[in-house]
Amino acid sequence: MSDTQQLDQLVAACHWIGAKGWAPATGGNMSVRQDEHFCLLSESGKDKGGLTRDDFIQVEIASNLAPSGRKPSAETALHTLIYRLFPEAGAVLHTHTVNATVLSRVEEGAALLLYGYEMQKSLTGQHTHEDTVAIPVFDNSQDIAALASEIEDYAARFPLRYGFLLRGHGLTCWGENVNEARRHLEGLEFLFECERQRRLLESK
Ligand SMILES: CSC[C@@H](O)[C@@H](O)C(=O)COP(=O)(O)O
Ligand SMILES: [Zn+2]
Repeated sequence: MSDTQQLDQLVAACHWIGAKGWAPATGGNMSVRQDEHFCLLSESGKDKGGLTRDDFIQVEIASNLAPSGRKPSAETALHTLIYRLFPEAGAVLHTHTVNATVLSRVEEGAALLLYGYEMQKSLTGQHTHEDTVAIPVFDNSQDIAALASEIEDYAARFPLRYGFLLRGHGLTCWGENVNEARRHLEGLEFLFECERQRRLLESK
């Protein structure tokens, strides 16, 4: 698929995310890989539900630098980390949903454990509700370089698949292309909603 087609799919995904209310008030950021060395990342501070092709900025994956001099997302280093860690990753979506924000605060452990849900199979490679999907939760930080380094250390020691949560902040997830990243986002968000409801009901 050409760069333009991938970017058009990403723009459509951004509009879908916006319509779902998953990137309120300029929250969230999105990117697609161009090749081994470069990705296209959303410009910082924009309403992500209304992005057009021109709102994506080329960024060098190794350096986080934008040759154009324009300002990509404040969370650029988290996108480029995923592209460096996973050569097969082709798109990264970061959203600020209520479920991800609340659950990541309520969860006191280092990971949100999802099990017992048929919808786990929306995640590539998951074949049964009887397995456990672990989505790590990292404490939020405004020091994105430090956060990226913490996540890189984690990935060197533990499996990291589908996405991670930042506590009180949101979800970053990925896939081999925009469609897969979108499916992972929708699947995880559904699972987060179920988990939030389950915990609420079981606490009564
Ligand atoms: C509404 S402020 C949210 C930002 O601090 C950040 O978390 C975010 O997701 C968007 O930052 P951006 O620089 O526009 O990509
Ligand atoms: Zn964010």
